[in-house]
Amino acid sequence: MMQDMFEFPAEELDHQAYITLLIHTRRVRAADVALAKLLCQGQYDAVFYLVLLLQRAEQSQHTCLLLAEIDWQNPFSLSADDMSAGSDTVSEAQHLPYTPFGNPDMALAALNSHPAVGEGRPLRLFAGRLYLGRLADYEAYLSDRFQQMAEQPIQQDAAQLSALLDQYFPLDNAQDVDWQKVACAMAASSGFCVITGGPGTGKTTTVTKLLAILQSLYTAAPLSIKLVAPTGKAAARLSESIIGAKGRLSLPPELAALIPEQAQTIHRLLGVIPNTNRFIHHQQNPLHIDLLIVDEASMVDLALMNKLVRALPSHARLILLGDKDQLASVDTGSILSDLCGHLKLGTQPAYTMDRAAFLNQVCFAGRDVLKGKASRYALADATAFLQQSHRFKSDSGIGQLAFAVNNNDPQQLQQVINHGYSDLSFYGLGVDQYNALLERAADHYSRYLEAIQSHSEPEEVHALFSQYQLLAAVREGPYGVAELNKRIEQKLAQRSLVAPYSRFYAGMPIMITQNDYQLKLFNGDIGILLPDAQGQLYATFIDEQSTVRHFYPARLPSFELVYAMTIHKSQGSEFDYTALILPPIQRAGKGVNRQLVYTGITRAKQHLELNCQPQVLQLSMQTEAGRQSGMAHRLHIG
Ligand SMILES: Nc1ncnc2c1ncn2[C@@H]1O[C@H](COP(=O)(O)OP(=O)(O)OP(=O)(O)O)[C@@H](O)[C@H]1O
Repeated sequence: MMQDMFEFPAEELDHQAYITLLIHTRRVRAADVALAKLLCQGQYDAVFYLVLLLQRAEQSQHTCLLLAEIDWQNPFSLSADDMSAGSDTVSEAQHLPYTPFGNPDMALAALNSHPAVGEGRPLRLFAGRLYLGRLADYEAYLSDRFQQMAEQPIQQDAAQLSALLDQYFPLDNAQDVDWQKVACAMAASSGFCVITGGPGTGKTTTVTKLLAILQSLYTAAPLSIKLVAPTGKAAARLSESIIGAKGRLSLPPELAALIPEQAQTIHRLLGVIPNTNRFIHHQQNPLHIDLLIVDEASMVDLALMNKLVRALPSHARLILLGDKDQLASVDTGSILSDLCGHLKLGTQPAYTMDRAAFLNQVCFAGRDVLKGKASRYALADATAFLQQSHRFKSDSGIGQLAFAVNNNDPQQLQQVINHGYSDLSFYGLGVDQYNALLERAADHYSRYLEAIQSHSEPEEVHALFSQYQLLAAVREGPYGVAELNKRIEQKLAQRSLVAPYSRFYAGMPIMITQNDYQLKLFNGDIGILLPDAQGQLYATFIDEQSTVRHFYPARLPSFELVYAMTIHKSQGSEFDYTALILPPIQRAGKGVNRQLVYTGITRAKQHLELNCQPQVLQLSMQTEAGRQSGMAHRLHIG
């Protein structure tokens, strides 16, 4: 009876014609239509169109379709041009924009009574959100498991913990609250913890101190600890940072030996089964570990996080590290920003009364430093937010620029631009400036190419290459990676540094774009083609254990040139000198947003060169790349 309300009288809409229009205007794919038809048993009802919208949302990496966010007047965002393109097929009489279903309440009622929707069925409904079943399961599992882990009782001697915290974080009366100490106390006393913070806020330093404290607490039976990151580059960086932080702590050798230094990729930890998308470790064959630390957690998609967490034994603890403001994962989900999205710069997470009392006891000798409050967020007591950057001092333009962009503060942005910081350079996008950018790129790249010509070792060549990177916000057009790559290659050829006249050439830098589990080469891995003594070319890669690996070029999975790379692909990497190019205003679509530009800026360690129109920087800062999910709702953020 209810459902009848949502069927369209035949004279109102020619469904076939409408669907053809949606396919023709690339709003949906034929495969989306096939699935929607299957789930709705050939009925063109409201649910049919909602399934099309759901698949559109999933293709934009949303975990679900939030019914309240649908533009009910024009759900597929058809423009007048789109409609005229389809005027042969869609009758003029049909009003524009056409809405095939009424409003959120009607849609909800239709979904509630639909046979494809519900537990154990292909579609799920949760808190006004429509999901594909698989993604709803991942999200529900993770939110439950995070909560369970956070609530897991940890047996600990508070006095001993407090003494160790004071040893690693001596009380400094000049400082208000040492949030690194709080983060460490929290992670030491919890089965689950998220430590978020911008670049250089001390996430790795804090975790290294945490590991020293934990291993001191459990000397009788030291914890089995693993460090992972989503990409080889990020894992290599984590290893480097942990080694650096350990060195600065001057730990006794027996304690230092209990703190792992080598991080690995999540795929390596789980053990890829060649030619499948399955792993050796899973719920039935869990990992043998007590504590897992995941760095760059913002890059981990929902499916991979689900596989990782399922492979943890029931007693294991989990710590997620990352910058909540960076770009979300390439695939579906936005776990870190879902868990930390409520945290605002300049404020701190609100801990519950009991938790605040405990933290005051172990960190501040019982002084009433942290104020507790009633919280509806299940992970309130498991979240730490580090905000003070120790890498970027107050005279660093990179840090100031990152802060202004992240805070969407146009005044501060202007001040940064006017100030003239030595670690920042700004250029426009005029023809001469564009050409000068290419020349600068060629100057930088000439260093590693000259090293190849003088037969330097692969390690040195890779190190020189990775000092500089040109990052682009988009792929296509003159400001996109494809064109930039071609033009830089031409410049280098003009300087006789490369001879790009065949498919492979000495010095050619490549980035793998497809996982190859057999060769253990993964999306994002960077290689350089180098000749051996006989002149035979090999693609050389340096893995996260700093081992050089050689491959015959013909065996490589798909790859692309990488003189320029997209900001998306640069996540998890850092470069001494980063050049960033944003397209001009008429080409800066929805893709250029705050998270993207912030991620690009924060890849720079020593110098950032920004090539863009000032108004594009302002526009991107105002545009937020939100992803829809129900994770925060499941965790009851209220
Ligand atoms: N409390 C502190 N006081 C002084 N220096 C610190 C402190 N914490 C960290 N640092 C220094 O700041 C730098 C960055 O620290 P760390 O690598 O731990 O940050 P991070 O948040 O892990 O950085 P990223 O994730 O961006 O690599 C290091 O040189 C470290 O020694």
